[in-house]
Amino acid sequence: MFGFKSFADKTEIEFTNGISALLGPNGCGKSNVVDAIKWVLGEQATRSLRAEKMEDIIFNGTEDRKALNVAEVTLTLENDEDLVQVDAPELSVKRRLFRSGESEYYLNNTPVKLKELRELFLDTGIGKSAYSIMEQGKIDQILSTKPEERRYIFEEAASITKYKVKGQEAERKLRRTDENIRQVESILSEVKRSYDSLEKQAGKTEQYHTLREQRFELERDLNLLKLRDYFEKKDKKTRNLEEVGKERNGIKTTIDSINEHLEENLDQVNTMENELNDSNKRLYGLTIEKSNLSSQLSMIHERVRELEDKIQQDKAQEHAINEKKSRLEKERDEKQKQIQDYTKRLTEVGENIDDFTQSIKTSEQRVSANEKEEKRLELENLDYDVQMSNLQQDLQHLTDDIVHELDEQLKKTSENMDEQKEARELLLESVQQLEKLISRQRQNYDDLASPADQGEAIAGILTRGLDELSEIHGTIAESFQRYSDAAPSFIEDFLAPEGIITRKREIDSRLLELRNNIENNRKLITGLAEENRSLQEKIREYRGTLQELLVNKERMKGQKDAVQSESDGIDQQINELDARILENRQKIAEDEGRLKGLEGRITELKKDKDELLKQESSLQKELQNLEKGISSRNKDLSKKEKELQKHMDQLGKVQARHETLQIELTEITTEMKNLYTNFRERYSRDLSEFEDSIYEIQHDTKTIREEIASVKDRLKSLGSVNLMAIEEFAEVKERFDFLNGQLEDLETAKNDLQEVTTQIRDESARLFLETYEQIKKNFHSMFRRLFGGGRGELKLTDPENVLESGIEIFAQPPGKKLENITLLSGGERSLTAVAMLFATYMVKPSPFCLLDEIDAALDESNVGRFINMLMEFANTSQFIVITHNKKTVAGASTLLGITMEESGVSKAVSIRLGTGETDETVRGYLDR
Ligand SMILES: Nc1ncnc2c1ncn2[C@@H]1O[C@H](COP(=O)(O)OP(=O)(O)OP(=O)(O)O)[C@@H](O)[C@H]1O
Repeated sequence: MFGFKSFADKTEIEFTNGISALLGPNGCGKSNVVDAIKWVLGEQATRSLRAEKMEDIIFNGTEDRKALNVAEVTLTLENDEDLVQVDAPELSVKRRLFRSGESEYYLNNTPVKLKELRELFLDTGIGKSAYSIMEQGKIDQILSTKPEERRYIFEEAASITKYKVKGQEAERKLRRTDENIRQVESILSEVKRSYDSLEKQAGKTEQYHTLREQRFELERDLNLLKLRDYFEKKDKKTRNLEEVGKERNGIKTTIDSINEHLEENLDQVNTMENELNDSNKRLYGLTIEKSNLSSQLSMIHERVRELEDKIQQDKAQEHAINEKKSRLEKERDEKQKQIQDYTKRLTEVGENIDDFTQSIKTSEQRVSANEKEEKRLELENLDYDVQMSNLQQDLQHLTDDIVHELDEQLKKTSENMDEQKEARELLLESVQQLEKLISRQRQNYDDLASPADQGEAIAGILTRGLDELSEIHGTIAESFQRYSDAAPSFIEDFLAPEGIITRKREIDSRLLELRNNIENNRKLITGLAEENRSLQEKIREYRGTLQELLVNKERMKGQKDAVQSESDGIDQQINELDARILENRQKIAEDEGRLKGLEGRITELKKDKDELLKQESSLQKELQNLEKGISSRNKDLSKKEKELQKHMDQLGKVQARHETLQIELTEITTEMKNLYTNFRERYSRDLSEFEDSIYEIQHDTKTIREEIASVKDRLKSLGSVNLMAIEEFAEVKERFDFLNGQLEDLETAKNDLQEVTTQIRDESARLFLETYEQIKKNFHSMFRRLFGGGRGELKLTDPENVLESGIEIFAQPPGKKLENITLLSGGERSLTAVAMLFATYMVKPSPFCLLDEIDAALDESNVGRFINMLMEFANTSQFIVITHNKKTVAGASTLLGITMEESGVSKAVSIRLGTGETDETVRGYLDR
């Protein structure tokens, strides 16, 4: 197994002979082994495999393992006793299923179909529905309330499953054959209808074809008779034509000889006539040339006259022109004088204009200079205004400052008065002290007798006096400082050159100066404006005069130009007259040249004319000679022509006869051709095919026509004919014959099948009865052995109809009434089923048998009996028992443990019983 249900890994289990017990805890995968065997043998019912859909049998993973995509089970069986009819010692059946749904079966590694596999195991006791696999569910099936459902065990044991399958197949075939026969019969009856109708139509069509053939032959003969007629006519005409041809050739020969003679003479006459023609042409040419010369001469004379007239006219014209020219020259001189006058006047006016223009320009320059000066003065005044307003502002500030300073100084001065007073008093006091000191010092000095004797005392007095003096001096200096500090000095400050009052005075004088400036400027501006006004007035006047002068000048210019253009016009006319005089003179010279040329030409032409006159007289002589020769030859020719005409008339008649005959022959040929063509078109055959029999036709045209009419009547009386009827009938007939053949084959097959079915049924019934009787006997004894007494009975529900009859089981455990199995206990039911199983085994043991927990419901003593029985059969069959019962396990020769060491994944462990050690292992295992 690989990937089958919980057997994720590849697992191989070898079942030894005798009884093998499959052990293991709940859910470890024991029943999966049974499922695997059922599955590999072709089980299709997912319910029976305990799955919802077939895919569920593939290992679908655990917490630690991924699901697999394929499940595979191989069952290997010995084939020693020719279990199945395969020439091999071993039989290996393999089934594989992919998650995608693909399924494969192999027999000894060769792909096989499921049907082949099933057929192989029929009647071997192995198979999905046989008795080799006994599960709890199967027991229920054996003991089911429906007696018909148990039949399969008996049939398998009686080896009639195969027959049954064959019988079923034969019956299926029979039903199919019946169905086919019915279908063929219905088609046949339909085909028969068209068969009959087409058969009739085909007869009529054949008759139609015969008549058409007859008509064709008659019409063909009619055509052949016509053809014969044409052939005869054609021969006759051909002969006539030959004769007329000969006659025509004779006449033609005579005509040819006359023609030859005529041609010779005619050639001579022609040559002479040609010569005559040439001479005539030349003469004619000379006449034309002569007349040309005459007309040329008269034309030249005419031209000479014309030229002489023209020269005369031109000369007269020149004289007139010269007169007109001298008139014009006079007129032009007058105009020139006028022009000079105008030029002089124009120069004077121009000078006036220049003077005025200059005056206007000078005045304008002066006006603009004045305006500029006005502007400058105004700007200067503006600047003065600005300066004034700034100074007035400064003056305002200064006045404010003076008032403020004065306030301050006055305030300070009042404070200093006390200080001053104090300082003056101190000063007075010091002065008084000084006065005192001076008087004391004077006293001291007066008091001294001799200053030389009292030097030291004087020095002392002097020193002391000096000290007092310096002390008083310090006091006076200090007092004076205090006094002078307290004295008001701001007036001086105000009046100092950099003082505030000085500055005010400066501003005032500056303001006055500015005002004067502005006033002066204003006066100047007024003067300038006044001057400009008088200048403008003058300019206006100048301009008026200038305008007039300009107009005058223009008018004068116009007049001068007019006179000039008149004078130019006269010049132009004089020039033109000069040109005309020149042109006239040229013309006269040219005409005179031409006149000379023409006179030369007249001399030449007169010479040519004389030459022509000479040629003309010699040609006229030549012509007279030729005309004489021609008239003598022409007389001979007309005689011969008359002779020729006679023969030509004869030839015409013979030729006409010849042509008529040819036309007649062509007509006959055309008609024959038409006859062939019409025949081909009408009958699609060639009339020439039948020409060989043209002289074998016995009947005349009239008889043939009558026969054709009668055939036509008969064709008409046939009415409408299905032309395809013969082919259609052949087709239908083929189909009809084929279907008839098939029907016969089907009926033979049906008979054969019926016979086979009867044989199978008979044979099956015989075999079934035989086996049934044996199993019935065995069941009774097995029942007694398993139950330790009692009675077990089997009964056919319909003994008359053995092959459909159900089988009823009656069981009477020891000491109980014979009763229907539905009333038995679970254990009793298991035992009864086991009895049935063994009863069957006695008749036909299957090579192996799987028993899945069928001992579950049995008590200790019954398990014992069950085991004993199993051991008995273990010689003939291999038993694999799934059980939880220790007694059953003890009866087995091999123990097969299924574990789930890895959760969710089953694993097989095999333990063969025999040595004590192994027993220990088993015991340990069982204890676990
Ligand atoms: N497709 C599958 N993939 C993996 N595990 C599966 C699959 N199908 C069934 N199983 C597992 O197989 C186990 C059932 O095994 P089985 O019925 O053979 O047990 P058992 O040994 O006969 O148990 P018990 O003694 O109870 O009858 C369940 O645990 C189930 O999950």
